[in-house]
Amino acid sequence: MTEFNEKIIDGKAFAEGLRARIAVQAAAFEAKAGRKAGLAVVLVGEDPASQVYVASKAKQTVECGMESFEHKLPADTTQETLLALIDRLNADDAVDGILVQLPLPKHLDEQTVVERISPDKDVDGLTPISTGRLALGLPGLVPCTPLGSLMLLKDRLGNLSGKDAVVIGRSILVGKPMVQLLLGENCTVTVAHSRTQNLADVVRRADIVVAAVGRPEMIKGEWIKPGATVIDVGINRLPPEEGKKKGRIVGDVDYQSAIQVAGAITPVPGGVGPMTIGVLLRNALVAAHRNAGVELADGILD
Ligand SMILES: NC(=O)C1=CN([C@@H]2O[C@H](COP(=O)(O)OP(=O)(O)OC[C@H]3O[C@@H](n4cnc5c(N)ncnc54)[C@H](OP(=O)(O)O)[C@@H]3O)[C@@H](O)[C@H]2O)C=CC1
Ligand SMILES: Nc1nc(=O)c2c([nH]1)NC[C@@H]1CN(c3ccc(C(=O)N[C@@H](CCC(=O)O)C(=O)O)cc3)C=[N+]21
Repeated sequence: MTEFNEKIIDGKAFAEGLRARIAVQAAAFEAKAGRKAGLAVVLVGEDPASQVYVASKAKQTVECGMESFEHKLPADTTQETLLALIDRLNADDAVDGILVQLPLPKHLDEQTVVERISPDKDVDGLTPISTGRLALGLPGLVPCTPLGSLMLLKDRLGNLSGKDAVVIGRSILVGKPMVQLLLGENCTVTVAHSRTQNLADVVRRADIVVAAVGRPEMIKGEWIKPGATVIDVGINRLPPEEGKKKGRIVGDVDYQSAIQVAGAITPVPGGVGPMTIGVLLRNALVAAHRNAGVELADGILD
């Protein structure tokens, strides 16, 4: 058991609350639309971490009163077969959201596959239409991990206007959309990446640090400005210790040193990860309302 510490941002608890609100709206949707909202998840290959992630998504989808469609395809699936599946899901009225688990096996072209998803069903917010709308500041489906991270930040800090934020990582899935969301909240945003020089100095300026690097415990406590809020997106599995089958999961931030200086920090596990799934269900339900022409009160799932 982790000890209670007011510095810890409990993403798991926040996500439970979000899912409870989703369940209420999902039931209301079913009553109005005469069908459940539906989420399809496509997994190509047997990456064990992804399999766990897909299984917990399916379970939580059903618990929230939505329908889950799982499509597990072998690692040697051709591009043609995968695109044909996406076409079928695009045309299926029972499916409101489509998530293709990334990364795909090397022989598949990720960009082409993602672009094939109907923007109306793009619950991951990865199509050019969704990314374009986000960049333009227009409403649309926003990638789950950055939106979940923003929800935690606003819950903890309130208004983010004028704060110095540093995002470490510039991926399409996490870093770039996170930058857009923080800009939308009027933060002063710095983006760091693998070519950034003096990363420690860049991080030290920030009131808000979002780490999405994929390097276990890389961001050290002594890099962090005292009192800063730290969002650790990283999910890294360490090699197993002696006699253990599986290694521990750690973030991109060195939690033990960072919690000494930070004002608030998300743990791994139990921080951003559960929020990603919560927002995925939220996005699926938002898409369902739009696809079925059923109204959803503004802000009710934020
Ligand atoms: N909690 C959750 O729900 C989720 C967690 N994740 C986790 O978040 C992490 C990041 O994921 P993702 O964005 O997809 O990863 P990517 O590998 O796509 O991107 C990593 C980014 O980090 C940058 N980077 C790599 N090394 C360094 C370094 N030494 N110093 C500074 N920047 C560096 C890269 O820079 P460059 O662009 O120059 O290569 C790149 O922009 C992973 O641990 C992943 O497992 C991901 C999705 C959801
Ligand atoms: N198209 C696409 N969209 C994604 O959003 C996406 C993806 N592909 N590929 C892989 C990454 C990774 N990811 C996670 C989501 C939740 C947890 C999660 O719930 N983690 C829990 C449990 C961790 C554990 O102990 O296994 C936690 O952090 O507490 C983890 C990882 C989404 N991703």
